Amino acid sequence: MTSKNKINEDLANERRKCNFNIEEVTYILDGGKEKTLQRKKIEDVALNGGASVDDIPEEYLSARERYENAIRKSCIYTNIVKNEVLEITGIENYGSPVLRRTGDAFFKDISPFMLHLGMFVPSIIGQCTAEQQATWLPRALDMKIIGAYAQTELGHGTFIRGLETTATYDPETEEFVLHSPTITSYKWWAGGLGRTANHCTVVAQLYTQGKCHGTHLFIVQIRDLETHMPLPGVKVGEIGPRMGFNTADNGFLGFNNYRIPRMNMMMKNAQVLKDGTYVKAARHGKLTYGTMVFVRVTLVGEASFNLAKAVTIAVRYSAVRRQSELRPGSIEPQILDYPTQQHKLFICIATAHAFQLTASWLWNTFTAVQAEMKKGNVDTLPELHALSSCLKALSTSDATAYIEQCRFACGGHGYMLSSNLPFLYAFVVATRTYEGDYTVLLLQTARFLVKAWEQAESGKVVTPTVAYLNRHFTTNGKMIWDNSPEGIIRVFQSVAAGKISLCVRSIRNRITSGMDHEDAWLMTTVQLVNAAEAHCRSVILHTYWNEIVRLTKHSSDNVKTVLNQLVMLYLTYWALERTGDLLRYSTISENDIDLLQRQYEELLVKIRPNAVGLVDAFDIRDEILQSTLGSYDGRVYERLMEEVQKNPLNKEPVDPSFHKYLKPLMKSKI
Ligand SMILES: CCCCCCCC/C=C\CCCCCCCCCCCCC/C=C/C(=O)SCCNC(=O)CCNC(=O)[C@H](O)C(C)(C)COP(=O)(O)OP(=O)(O)OC[C@H]1O[C@@H](n2cnc3c(N)ncnc32)[C@H](O)[C@@H]1OP(=O)(O)O
Ligand SMILES: Cc1cc2nc3c(=O)[nH]c(=O)nc-3n(C[C@H](O)[C@H](O)[C@H](O)COP(=O)(O)OP(=O)(O)OC[C@H]3O[C@@H](n4cnc5c(N)ncnc54)[C@H](O)[C@@H]3O)c2cc1C
Repeated sequence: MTSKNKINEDLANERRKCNFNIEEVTYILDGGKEKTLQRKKIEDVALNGGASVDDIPEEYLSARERYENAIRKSCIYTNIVKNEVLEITGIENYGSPVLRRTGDAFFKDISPFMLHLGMFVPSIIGQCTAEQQATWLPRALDMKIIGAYAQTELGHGTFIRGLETTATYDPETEEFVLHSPTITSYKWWAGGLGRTANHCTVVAQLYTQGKCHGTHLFIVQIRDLETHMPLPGVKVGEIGPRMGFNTADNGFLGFNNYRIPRMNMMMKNAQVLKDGTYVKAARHGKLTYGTMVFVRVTLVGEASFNLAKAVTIAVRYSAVRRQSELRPGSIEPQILDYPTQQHKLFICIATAHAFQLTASWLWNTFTAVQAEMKKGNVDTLPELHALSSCLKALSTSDATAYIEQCRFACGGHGYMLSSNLPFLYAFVVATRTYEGDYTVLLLQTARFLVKAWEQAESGKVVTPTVAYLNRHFTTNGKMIWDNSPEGIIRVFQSVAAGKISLCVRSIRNRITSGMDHEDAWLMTTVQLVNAAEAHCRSVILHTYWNEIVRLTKHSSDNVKTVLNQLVMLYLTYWALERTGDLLRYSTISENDIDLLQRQYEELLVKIRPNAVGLVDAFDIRDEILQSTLGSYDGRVYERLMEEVQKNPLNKEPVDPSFHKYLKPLMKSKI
């Protein structure tokens, strides 16, 4: 519980109805009791001072005030983390998602330090040699230098090979010369770059001994550490107002023959020797893309967390809000009692669980692949790239859609910035684009799937996440429909296999009829995106189900029941969403679909009494939710009224514009 206020009676009733142990579910979602306790300890220390409270809500501030306020709060939070939190938890918790999430109590939008912590520091860890790390990492961790990640340019974001910034090695001075040869080569978008960062990771085309070796990463100082003035040869600034991310000072950056020392090239995967000789670590061509893979992996958890916030707000509000009447003269029902409202919201709870458990599983896969790569084995990297690409794409896309659904579920009040739902939406919708656009990433996964299909076709055993392709070649006809969780998952895997198979057939047919491979691929990309989406859906369904079975083995009966109801809701929801595919690739009948629909509606009824308990189990503190509609105590109307008092427009009874404009207009004659 995070509020000392009297609890709204409807919410209190909901909590009395809840029949499972909420803490047990929190432990499962956090990854164990120890982790929950650690998280709570961090939150207690970091939020003790109530530093999040702004006298004037940040949405009323001008662009400059907002930025300054965000820097002020970032410094407060950084000091708390440095001096208090890490003292208790140890430096190894520096990059923990708990710290990132606790930070949300300080910002409705985003901290200008986010990219320093989310990409600059990870790029040093992932792309620098041990010697380089010793130079840069302590300073970056201690915030002695503040960095950004400047990869995207005005002209290119997706196509990294098309970036135009050049880094040309000069053996005479043992320096790289950074240059922006065109307008389109200007770096564009990097968070924290515009006003905050004094350093950044720059991705540039490396030239040495007259030859281009493709994109590489460099650490570049862009501002003086004392005066914060841009250094000579550097042009830097803020790109302007955006849909969200308005406190992240996304920036532009150009170089005019700007020199940096040779050792500022991040040299873990390739080196330029003093004489200019290029030496490539011959392991995998795409290791310089590693920071993006890391962030894609973390974004699945981000999608879950932000959706959990949105649905916590929407479910609590729906328990407090009463509207309409079911029968003439009867008491107005809580809107949560409408099955259509449950249909909007319970899938959001289930999806947040699905993504959280998938995120943990993906993180474990990521660390296992990292460990293999340390030993020199890069064989598992393509599968990780395919998985992280499609899971990033789908989780951010679904989270975006469901956060908007949560906002719709809150009616007019959901449109208020003070509900926090518009901020959440604006923040999460960007995740569908950045770190790899949705379509582009699914097409990366599709490349992997087509290759896996060809391997399975030739009788080779393929990796576990596509093992269903081996089954595809040993079974004849449509998959037998079976309403069990395992049965539904098998059918979804058959849908994926069928769609990949169709893609392969289309590509081959097009090639047979005279197209070259590139055009045949291009013409098939609509289907390929669809196939990759189906594959990813099957991975999420499979992982969610497996993890729930594994994690609830020793749970109490009621926890087992409610978590099973949620995972069944998820499976049934997606089966109903995809009836066209199921009819095409399985033996499902119309009668089976009717049964599924009934099963889905019965699940809504079963989950209803535990809905508030389920969102309480996300255990997101009021300070982090920052919502007038979603607080633990349910004082929705009181909070909306309190917010009105903070509105600067209400400071004076008559606005000066009345005398300046309105009155003259009213007095003027037609
Ligand atoms: C003490 C102080 C304390 C402070 C306290 C504060 C507390 C805070 C605490 C903690 C903080 C923690 C922070 C956590 C943060 C979590 C949130 C993070 C938010 C971050 C916000 C990010 C904002 C946005 C950033 C960005 O967007 S950066 C730019 C990203 N850009 C992209 O993603 C570009 C997308 N494009 C591509 O990835 C590629 O160009 C491509 C589309 C993949 C194509 O590349 P190309 O080279 O052309 O390859 P292809 O020819 O298509 O393929 C060739 C081949 O390569 C394979 N491939 C491709 N990519 C990869 C890869 N990455 N890995 C492996 N393999 C790859 C591909 O599959 C092909 O293989 P085959 O030939 O075999 O098929
Ligand atoms: C809020 C925000 C923060 C960001 N922060 C950073 C940052 O810190 N550092 C940084 O370097 N960058 C950052 N970016 C940039 C981001 O990484 C790029 O915007 C993103 O990778 C998409 O690239 P693009 O803008 O070039 O889109 P484009 O590639 O131009 O995409 C436009 C459209 O074309 C389609 N398309 C493009 N290529 C293909 C293809 N091959 N096949 C099919 N369709 C295609 C896309 O699907 C999309 O529909 C940020 C962006 C945003 C919005």
